[in-house]
Amino acid sequence: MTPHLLQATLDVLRDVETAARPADAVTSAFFRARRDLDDRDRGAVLEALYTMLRHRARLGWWLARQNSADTPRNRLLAWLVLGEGKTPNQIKHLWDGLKPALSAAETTLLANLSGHSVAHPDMPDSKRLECPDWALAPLQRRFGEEGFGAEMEATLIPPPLDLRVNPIKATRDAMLRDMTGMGLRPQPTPLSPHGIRLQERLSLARLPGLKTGEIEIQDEGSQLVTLLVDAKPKERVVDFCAGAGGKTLAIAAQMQNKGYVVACDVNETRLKRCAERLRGAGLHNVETRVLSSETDRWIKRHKAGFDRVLIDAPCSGTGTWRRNPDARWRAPELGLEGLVALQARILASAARLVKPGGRLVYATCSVLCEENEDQVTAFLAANPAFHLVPLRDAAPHLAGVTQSGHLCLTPARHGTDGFFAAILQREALPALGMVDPHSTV
Ligand SMILES: C[S@@+](CC[C@H](N)C(=O)[O-])C[C@H]1O[C@@H](n2cnc3c(N)ncnc32)[C@H](O)[C@@H]1O
Repeated sequence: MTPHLLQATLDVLRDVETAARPADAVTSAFFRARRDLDDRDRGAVLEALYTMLRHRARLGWWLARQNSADTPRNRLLAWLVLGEGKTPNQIKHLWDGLKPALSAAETTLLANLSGHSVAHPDMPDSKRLECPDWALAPLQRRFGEEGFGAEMEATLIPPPLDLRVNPIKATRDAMLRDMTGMGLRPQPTPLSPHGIRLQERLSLARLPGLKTGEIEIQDEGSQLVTLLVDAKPKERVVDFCAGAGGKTLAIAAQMQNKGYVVACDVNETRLKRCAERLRGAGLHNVETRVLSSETDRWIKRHKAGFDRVLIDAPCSGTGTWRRNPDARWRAPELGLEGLVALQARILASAARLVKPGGRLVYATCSVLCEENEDQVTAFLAANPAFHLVPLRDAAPHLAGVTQSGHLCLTPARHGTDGFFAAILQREALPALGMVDPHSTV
């Protein structure tokens, strides 16, 4: 890495640290302002940034041991020694010309760290596995002692790039051929029939079909959730927490651009982005609707009006940590308890939209029981008109993938982001004219 790129890495690391936004949003803004960096430079800076984000707790542990402040600058210095194995002299050379120059304290830090690597036997598991305090107990509850280590380690491995082919505009075979023709090594995803997996790191601008709406970036786990909605062409569907439309696009395409989808969210900016993406994907069976809250009056006016309702609930995002390594260090704003309460309110309210015989799919990109199984159990106890449709009945091809009645994906077990989905069906009304022979009425 050249001094110029080292400086850029430090600058972007500082931006990520100070912004209250996800790292991918911060890096996009950073590179828009840094036209001097070409594609290759950007790749190198991103690689270094994300590697350091994946080692944040471990680097912090080393800095605390040296009584050094856990700042982006110290973290970068520590990474160069512990992660890249550079000697203090090599780093001094690399730093030459960068401002401010290395201080005496920094030179001592480099000397003290020299000869060590990132791992250390005294490091507690929570640091070694990069687990934030707020999530430690719920994750151990979810995975048990052994599974916890394996799952946390899986969140530290950079994930492949998963894509979903838009069947309105392309076929998976044609896209696989195009990508192979470009010298890439695309693989069909093992579980989703629309997915393509790329292991290569590449600039997204190089990907055929992304700008033209033939493909979308979407983790295979997310694709499977949309398939569980099982929306048919003439049906009426609500995507209750549609956000920027990742799942709306897949559902609307599954419906072959027919039927009627309402994409709702309380966030207007995200819904605008959803509308733009729908246009780009050639989909016109969707209406977007901004809700004032999960109990917006629109819900009462449309109660029992939909065949399918998807709730892709706001959640802790613990399933996405391998993709967003910075996310684990932002505890849920509402706290886990507050988040669980919000999810319960959304479930109770959105369930009213489901018509008799229709289905509600409750999904999160969390792996925590509190947000998933516990939430569904509480909902079913309070709503006897709904029952769980076991995964083996709804999607027999996925039954071997996950042992429970729900879809429950994790990075270590399935090679996807962590996702949960439960299918809840509302009882159908008794057919007209059906008389109970035992009734005395
Ligand atoms: C997991 S994200 C949705 C991601 C989106 N479905 C996708 O696949 O791209 C959860 C969404 O829930 C929305 N949300 C938060 N609180 C809500 C509420 N009270 N009612 C409806 N949506 C809400 C957030 O704005 C956010 O867009």
